[in-house]
Amino acid sequence: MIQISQLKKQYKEAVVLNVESLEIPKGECFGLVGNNGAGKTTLFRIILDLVRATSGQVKINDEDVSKSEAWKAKTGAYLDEHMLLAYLTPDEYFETLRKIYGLSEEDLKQHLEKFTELFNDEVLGKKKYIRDLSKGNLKKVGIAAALMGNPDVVMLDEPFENLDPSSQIRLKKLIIKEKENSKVTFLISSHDLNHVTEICDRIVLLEKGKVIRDLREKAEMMSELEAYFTG
Ligand SMILES: Nc1ncnc2c1ncn2[C@@H]1O[C@H](COP(=O)(O)OP(=O)(O)OP(=O)(O)O)[C@@H](O)[C@H]1O
Repeated sequence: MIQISQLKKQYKEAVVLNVESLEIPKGECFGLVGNNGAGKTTLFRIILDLVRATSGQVKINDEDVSKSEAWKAKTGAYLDEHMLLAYLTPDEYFETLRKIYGLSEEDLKQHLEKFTELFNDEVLGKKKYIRDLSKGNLKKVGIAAALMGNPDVVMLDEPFENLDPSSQIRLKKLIIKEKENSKVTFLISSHDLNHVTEICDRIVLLEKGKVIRDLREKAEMMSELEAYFTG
């Protein structure tokens, strides 16, 4: 599904990402962890062709993301609030996306119903602009938008950050359900080791731009990560 090879990103002398090879198969829930500045967001931004790599390539479904457009229709992402249209209400924003994705009103209704618990009656029908939402509610809008249009791949940068504990639990349930029902390939970066190990099938640990662990065994994930982060 996603193939990363010889990927390097350099700002002047500083190499901030250096990933030799990484394969993310279809349907995998791929977790990305690492300390501040490890390169998680840079990797996500390169995968989405928001930042150009210094060298190397990323392929989604065998297409180089920097050379083709087809992957975009099947890729959803929420990295930060710059991806939203702040001058719209959430309802207007979802309606705009509905038209872009060519979904019916019923499709949109069904999609948003999945988020009823997570939205907790604070997002839809409030006539409040996105720019005025709390950080947690902004994140909920972004995540719901990223999952619209039946994407094959969904990338979420720190999805649990700014969510209250109930919302974190609801989001976990939602991701697990979506993964099971739709076979979405999730790429999730997080500083929350508990959440990310609970929902992900695999955790990659970045340090100074390099992959230093690639953990696939649920039993060893938490202990390996705890040892690394406390050490
Ligand atoms: N435009 C830029 N110019 C120079 N350096 C940059 C630029 N963008 C990112 N960097 C550097 O690249 C490195 C990786 O940053 P990145 O944001 O990818 O890390 P991160 O793992 O997402 O960190 P965090 O956990 O703090 O969000 C950092 O040292 C950062 O300062």
